[in-house]
Amino acid sequence: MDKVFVKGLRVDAYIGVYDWEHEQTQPLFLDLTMAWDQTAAGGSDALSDALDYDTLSKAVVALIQARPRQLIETVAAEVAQLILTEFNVASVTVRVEKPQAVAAANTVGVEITRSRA
Ligand SMILES: Nc1nc2c(c(=O)[nH]1)N=C([C@H](O)[C@@H](O)CO)CN2
Repeated sequence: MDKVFVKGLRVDAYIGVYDWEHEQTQPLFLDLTMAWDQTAAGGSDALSDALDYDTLSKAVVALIQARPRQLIETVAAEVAQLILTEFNVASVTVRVEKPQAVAAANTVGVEITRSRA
């Protein structure tokens, strides 16, 4: 299956379980990979046939910044659900990295793959 992807999408968010994390934003970095048949867009050269990664990225940022969350698992699950339902995508992989979470690590994170029922 063809894919559309967004890599390293930065979202400054209130995210975490500890009190200090509720008082300041931290950066999250998202990689999004969507199954999307490119046949129509590749033939028509029309954005209306493509999965618009710009609109999708803005919707993901707005969702994450709409309210604080404790776990990056929740972010991943809600982002996957948004992409499946609002963008007519059959399958999506969402990776969420929280690089400031563990001082001794370059980054930590979660990755999930979800498909429309
Ligand atoms: N699996 C997870 N473990 C932890 C999370 C998380 O979101 N998922 N969050 C924290 C804290 O918020 C941490 O990031 C603060 O440094 C701890 N473990």
